[in-house]
Amino acid sequence: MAKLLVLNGPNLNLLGTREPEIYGAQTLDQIHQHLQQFATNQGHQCECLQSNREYELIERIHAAKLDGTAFIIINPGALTHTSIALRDAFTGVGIPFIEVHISNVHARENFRKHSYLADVAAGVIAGLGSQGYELALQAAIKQVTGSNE
Ligand SMILES: O=C1C[C@@](O)(C(=O)O)C[C@@H](O)[C@@H]1O
Repeated sequence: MAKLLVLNGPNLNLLGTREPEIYGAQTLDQIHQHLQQFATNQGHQCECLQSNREYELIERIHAAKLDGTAFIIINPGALTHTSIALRDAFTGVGIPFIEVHISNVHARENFRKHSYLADVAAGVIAGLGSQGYELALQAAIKQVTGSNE
């Protein structure tokens, strides 16, 4: 059994009502429930956390080093484009992670094209809607266990 962690950053608690033409109609609760079911079905544990506070995400990443988390999936929201501190948290703990974006950040405003995390991530998924989280989880399970059943 692998311990997996899904983190969502600022404003992603608004999914479902936030610019649905860009971010879709699914709520974050629905996405989290689906991911937890997906992980459980394969015998793994998946914790999901959303926070609008940068420090809370950083503290959870630090704690992940101590609680045996094998892999992190993160949609950092706008912190993607601003947060050296989040990048340093990941390089500090050395836990592999995948960066997920619901929208195709490369087809939007210029300021969304740069990520402070992408070059230290195991991979990046953008533009595939909420399915991106599931694909990331599938890849994480494969990397951690060597199988995706
Ligand atoms: O909050 C978000 C959501 C986002 O990370 C996405 O999932 O497409 C893209 C970011 O640019 C934006 O600030």
